[in-house]
Amino acid sequence: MSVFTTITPKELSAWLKNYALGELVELKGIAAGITNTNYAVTTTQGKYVLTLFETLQAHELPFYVNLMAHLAHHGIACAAPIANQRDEYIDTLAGRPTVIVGWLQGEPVTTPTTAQCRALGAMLAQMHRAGETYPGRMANPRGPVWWTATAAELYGYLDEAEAAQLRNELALQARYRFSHLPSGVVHCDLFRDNVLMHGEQIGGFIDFYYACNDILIYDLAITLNDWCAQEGGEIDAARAEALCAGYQSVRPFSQSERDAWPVMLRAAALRFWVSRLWDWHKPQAGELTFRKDPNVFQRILRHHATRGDTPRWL
Ligand SMILES: Nc1ncnc2c1ncn2[C@@H]1O[C@H](COP(=O)(O)OP(=O)(O)O)[C@@H](O)[C@H]1O
Ligand SMILES: N[C@@H](CCOP(=O)(O)O)C(=O)O
Repeated sequence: MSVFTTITPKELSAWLKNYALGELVELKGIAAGITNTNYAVTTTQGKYVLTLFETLQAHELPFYVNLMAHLAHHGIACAAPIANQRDEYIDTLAGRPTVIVGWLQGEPVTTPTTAQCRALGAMLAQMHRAGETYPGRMANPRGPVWWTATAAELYGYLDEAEAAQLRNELALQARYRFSHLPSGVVHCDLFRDNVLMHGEQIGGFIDFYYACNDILIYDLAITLNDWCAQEGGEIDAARAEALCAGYQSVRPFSQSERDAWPVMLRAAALRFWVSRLWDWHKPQAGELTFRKDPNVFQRILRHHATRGDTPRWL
């Protein structure tokens, strides 16, 4: 359940006077999500999502919130923040930094179709294009420095085979430098639960709180590993081809990107294998029920490793 901070209709009605959104009609907690408190808010003017941030502080939010506003302004399907009467996107409610965004149509899908993958690829590439004019900068907090340091603390919890695989993947990544590849603003967590699908259309991207500046095709690799993987870690070729074709219909890969692609798919899987191993073996207090299975990414990595260096699905 994801209402950690309770808001009453009376409190919200008073707070909404800071906005030009009409009068409150309905306030409903949203059960999905694991980090923040989310409410569906209906007013006499429309429907919105109210997010009260439970861990991020107000001073940490501008990069993400301004990015969402920038992308929405450029036609990208994503949650668009709404400014208050002081022309600020970030306000305070119940002592929490709070943002209200427009309601997006659609729901996350579990088993995407190829048409949905194609639409997703195209929207992701459009997002990368639109990000070119975004002035904010954010280093990736989950990059190679992080995964190397985190892995070092995990070996004691792993069996021999896992430890050997992890060492091998880290050594592989350490042999490559990707600073020559096109980089820009990336979502970096575009899993199925962070995309609302409205039939075959993208309802919108949500949850931009891992967004940062990094290599563009790394973002596509993260997306592919979640949207196209099957139970055993094999990648569904039809979905992967559709995703990559959609992406390349807007932003074709350069030769350097094609060359880097197989290793990038492994980097993207490694990042989430390490974060899930960490959450599994060293959960924070209160997070026990939200642990996600790290083995999914171990299997995906194994699958990529057996497929060698040929660029696939492009
Ligand atoms: N702009 C939006 N429009 C419609 N539904 C949304 C929107 N933003 C979030 N949601 C709903 O709220 C849920 C939780 O949002 P999410 O950002 O994943 O929360 P958390 O930050 O807690 O992980 C989503 O699964 C989705 O159903
Ligand atoms: N999509 C990731 C989880 C990243 O978000 P977090 O807030 O749960 O750390 C995954 O599925 O591992």
